[in-house]
Order: sequence, then C-alpha cells, then structure tokens
Amino acid sequence: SRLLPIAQQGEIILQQAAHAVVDVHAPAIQTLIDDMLATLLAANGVGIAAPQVFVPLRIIIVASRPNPRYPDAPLMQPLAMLNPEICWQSTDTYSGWEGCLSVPDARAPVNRANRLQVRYLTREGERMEADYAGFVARIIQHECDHLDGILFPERVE
Ligand SMILES: O=C(NO)N[C@@H](Cc1ccccc1)C(=O)O
Ligand SMILES: [Zn+2]
Repeated sequence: SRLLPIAQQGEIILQQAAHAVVDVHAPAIQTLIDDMLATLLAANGVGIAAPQVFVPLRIIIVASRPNPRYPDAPLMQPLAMLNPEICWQSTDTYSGWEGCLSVPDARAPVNRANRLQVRYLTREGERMEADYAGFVARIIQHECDHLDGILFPERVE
C-alpha cells in the first residue's frame, strides 16, 4: 500500500459531491481502499473518505480504535463502505468532539444522531445494511458528509 496525500481545507475537492462507484471489483478501486486504510492508520485516524485523498468517489473507511487522538474510541475491524447511504437515523442527537484529517489542529463539539442504519456495498461487492450507534455512528456521519462536500466545522452550532 501507498500513503496518499491528504487534501486540506480549502481544496475544492473537499467541497464537491463525490460520484458512486460503478465497478467495485476494478483493481484500481481495491488498491485505493488499501491505500486509504494505510493512510488512515499512518495518521492515527478513525475514519477517512475518498475525497480526502483527492478521489471524488463515494468510498469511506470506518476504523474506530483507541489511539492517542481518541483514547476512548471503541475497537472495531476497519470497514470499507462503498456507496454508503444513511437510510435511517434517530432524531435524538448528542454532542461529541470531532476532528478531521483535512482540518488540522481543529476540534469542536458536533451534534450527531446517536443511532443510524446504513446501506452500503462491501469491497467484495456484497450489499449490506447495518445499524450503528455512538462514536462509530458519529464517524459514519462525518465520513458521509465528506461525500457531499461537507466538513465538520459546517456542522458546529
Ligand atoms: O478526517 C477524518 N475523517 O474524515 N478523520 C477523523 C474521523 C473522525 C470523525 C468523527 C469524530 C472523530 C474523528 C479522525 O480524526 O480520524
Ligand atoms: Zn474528516
């Protein structure tokens, strides 16, 4: 895997909507997923979206785990979600601290839905629907915002 450059706030790519992946099995898509994961781990991140590495595709990786930046984060296997769609989210929201690999040295409390249901394709092309809550649900909302060109400071009330 390669470490990819991470777009910083101000890059136009971060303000644009990304496009759906058509061929999940394309070698370039599989390589991109591997490189996004390597880039995320090297940055001690818990999530990343393809536009952050200058690729306007609807691919996110969710990889919560305790690390120096989020010591209380729950541990999960890193998960690539292709063409993710939040198909339901709870009306109850809760505030939590967020950061972004594209917005350096910024942390702010953001209100997010506490629970959600997301439909996505796995990197193997399998259609999934799953429920998430808490910090992992927060990461998913943060990453799906990137796919629509929204950065977390725009969510700060
Ligand atoms: O920039 C990203 N993701 O886009 N990475 C964030 C993800 C994130 C999301 C929500 C709360 C905390 C952290 C990070 O600091 O690892
Ligand atoms: Zn981000």
